Amino acid sequence: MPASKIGADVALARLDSWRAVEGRDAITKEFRFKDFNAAFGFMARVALYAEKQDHHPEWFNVYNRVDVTLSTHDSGGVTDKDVALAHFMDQVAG
Ligand SMILES: C[C@H](O)[C@H](O)[C@H]1CNC2=NC(N)=NC(=O)C2=N1
Repeated sequence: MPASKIGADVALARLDSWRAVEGRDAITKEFRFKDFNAAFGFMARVALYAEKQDHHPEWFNVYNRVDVTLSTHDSGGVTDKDVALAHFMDQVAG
C-alpha cells in the first residue's frame, strides 16, 4: 500500500531550508560539506537508513556537494516518508 501523498507545500512547512522542485511534486536541498570524505560519510549513513526504511533519495555528488531530491515514486509525489528522510538527512548533516 503506497504512502499517501501530502505534497511538497505541506512537507516544506515541516522542514528547514528545503525547496520545491519546479514542475514536479518533489523537494530538494543542496548539502555542502568540508570535503569529499565528509560528503561521502553523509551519503553512507543516509544510504543505510534509506535501505532500512526502503525509501531512497535521488542524489548527485561531486566533491563536497550532495544535491538531494526526495519524492515517493510509488505515490507520485511527496509523502511523509520523504519528510522523515529529509529530517534524518538534516540531523546527519548537522
Ligand atoms: C520495491 C521497493 O519497495 C520500492 O520500489 C520502494 C523502494 N524505494 C523507494 N524510494 C522512493 N523514494 N520512492 C519509492 O516509491 C520507493 N519505493
